Order: sequence, then structure tokens, then C-alpha cells
Amino acid sequence: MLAGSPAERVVDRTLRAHRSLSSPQRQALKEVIFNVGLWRRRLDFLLDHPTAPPPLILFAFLHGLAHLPAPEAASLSGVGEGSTPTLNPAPPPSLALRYSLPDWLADHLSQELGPDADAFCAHLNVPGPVTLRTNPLRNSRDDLASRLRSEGVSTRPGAWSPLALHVDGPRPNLYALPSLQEGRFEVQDEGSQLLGLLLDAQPGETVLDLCAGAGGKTLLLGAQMRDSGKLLAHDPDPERLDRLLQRSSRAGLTRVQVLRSPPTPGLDAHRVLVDAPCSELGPLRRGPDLRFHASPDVLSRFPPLQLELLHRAADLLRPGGRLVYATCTVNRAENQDVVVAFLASRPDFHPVRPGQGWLPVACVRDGFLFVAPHLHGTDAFFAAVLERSAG
Ligand SMILES: C[S@@+](CC[C@H](N)C(=O)[O-])C[C@H]1O[C@@H](n2cnc3c(N)ncnc32)[C@H](O)[C@@H]1O
Repeated sequence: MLAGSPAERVVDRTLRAHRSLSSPQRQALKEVIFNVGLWRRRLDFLLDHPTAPPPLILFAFLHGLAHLPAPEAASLSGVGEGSTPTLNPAPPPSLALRYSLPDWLADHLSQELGPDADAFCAHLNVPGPVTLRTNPLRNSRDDLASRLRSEGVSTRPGAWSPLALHVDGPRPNLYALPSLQEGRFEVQDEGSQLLGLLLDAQPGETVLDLCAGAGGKTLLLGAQMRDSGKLLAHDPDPERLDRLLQRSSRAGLTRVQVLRSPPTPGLDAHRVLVDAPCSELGPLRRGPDLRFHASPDVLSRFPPLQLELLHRAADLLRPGGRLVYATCTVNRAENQDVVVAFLASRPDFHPVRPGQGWLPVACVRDGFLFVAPHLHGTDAFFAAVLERSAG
């Protein structure tokens, strides 16, 4: 994994090679692999040895970060007696070393978040909650919570999305639950739920999800529309669209139309969602190695495409219609700057307060939706709600 293999794959391979392990042993193995992968930079700093062999790295993790006494850590990690390394006792001198991030990423987050960067980065090292989105076509949030309780899963309501339930305790095997097969819920971060809700799709309308992917937001839009009107979903990735169709049928949506080529002008939609491709710094806590697979050029790769998608969406929207532009990243160049550039060339559009009447002010910053793990317990998201003048 330290040489670049994805953490999930390393865990799978290791567990398959050690089938006799008990369930707690499997869990411990998984946690150690994830944590060594996540904390690799901090472990290098502790060991002052960038090519340290695995037993030393494991020792540094167990003793230096998990604070196990040295003899126990040495025995568990297989470090020979008398060869336990001395760990660097100094506090890590930078944000990057403190939270085990590549330098470019720590520098970028410092620039973006200023005094909040420390808390944000600390939260990137804590796994996010498992959050479910109620499918209101199938049940209410309270009914879903009771049903899940009867299936052995305890939950609590989310703080921001009226559809969110967080799973309490260790992650259950959600995919084996009959309630999931019956389309009563989807797994979806609470911040991601808010992006779909901002569009405020209404029954009977024509609504376009321009970057629909596998349908995380499309399903929510369809439920808001009470499975009526016209719901169009486009994405250039055909496999994601196939998954979208499967999920739609499970969720009880009968009117989703998948567009495998880009929608043509003249659609005259009431609402368009642009859940844009982006640098994806917002969900970094979802995988221990995501931060090490990204490279700095990701920060400048997307704005031209994002602006183009906004313009395309604008041309598909009717006068008086609503457009939501959203990303899951923390990067002014992909967020505020794209919206400002768009508005400068489209005087027929104006920004409105996101979630007027229901979204707490704590989720709104400078007129845009902004949520983040250290403030809201969600992955980080940005969204702008724009309306086209009526006349
Ligand atoms: C943030 S993801 C969307 C996630 C999805 N809305 C969901 O909730 O599951 C961005 C999507 O944009 C798509 N995309 C990339 N280039 C695009 C383009 N030129 N036009 C439309 N979508 C594009 C990607 O395939 C990807 O699925």
C-alpha cells in the first residue's frame, strides 16, 4: 500500500490470505492497514527513516501514535528484542506532518481555510459517519428508523438534512438488509443530501441532473418530484448511468430518463443541477490513501470544464428557472471563482440564498452553501443557487 496500491484492495488481499482469522482479528488487521496507510507521513517523521521496513512502521504506529507501551508494541509488530527504534520526540513542525498530508495539500488547505485549516485537517483523519438518506417515496424518516431498529441497526437523525439518519456503532452490513433491497434508503453523506435538496424540485416539473453519475442526487430529486413530471439524468460515463437505472427501480422511480449523450438546447427545464466534476478534496476522510493519490495539478484541472457545464446548464433552463452549481471540494478556483465568472457573462442570472426557509444559517457562508467535517460532521461541499430572471 505504501508503494501505491489502493488500501481497500490491500485489505481484501490480506484477509483472503488469512481466512482463519476471527472477526475481531480481521477488524484489527483492517484498522492497522488503514491507519498505517493514513499516517504514513507522520510515521516517517517519527522514525526519521523514509524506507523503514514494515515491522518498524507498525511499531511506530502502535507505540508513537496509538500509545501502546514499547514492549507490547515491539512484540505485536515483530520488532526483534533490542532493536526497537527511538522515535522522534519532537512535535511535528508543520500541518502536513501533524496530519500526515502531502505538503502541497496542506499548503492549499491552509490558504483556503486560514485558521480553520488545523481543525479541518484533524477531521480528515477520523472516519466519517455512515449516513443514510430516507427515501420518502417508501417511508418517513421515523418509520425507517423503526424498521432499521427491527433489523438490528440503531440510528439517530442528522442535524441538517431532514432525510438523514446516522448509523450508531460499528458499520453494519447494510447491503444485506431487506430495507435496502426494498429501496427504503440509500447510503449518502448528509452534505451530499443538502445539494440535492437545494434544487427544490417540484412534482410535475422538468428537471435535469446534468452530471448525474450513478444517481446519488437523481434519486433524491425523483422522490421530491413524487415520481411525476420529467426527470432527465445525463453523464458521459455509461456504467454509472446503468447503476443509476438499477437504483431508480429499487427506489420506486418510474420516470427517470437517462441521456447517454449531452442534452440538446430547447429543453426548457424548470431546474438543472450541475454536480460538477471537481478535485474532490471534500471527501478525503473517506479513504486513507485518497490524499496520496491526488496531485497538485488537480487544483487547476477543472475550472474550464465547470464553467462550460454551467453555461450549458444555463442554456437548458427556462426563464424563472433554478440552477444549482455544486462541488465536493475546497478550492475557491472551482467554487466561488467559477460562479463569479459565470454571473459576469450572464446578467440574466442572480444568486439566491441557499435553502431559504429551511437550511440553517450555519450551513451558509458568503451567500453559498458551505459544509465541512469540522463544522457540520459532513464531508466538505460547496453550492451556489442561481435563478434565471423571469422576463
Ligand atoms: C461529482 S460526480 C457526480 C455525482 C453524482 N451527481 C451523484 O450524486 O452520485 C461528477 C460527475 O460528472 C461527470 N462528468 C464528467 N465530465 C462531464 C461532462 N462533460 N458533462 C457531464 N458530466 C460530466 C462524471 O462522470 C461524474 O459522474
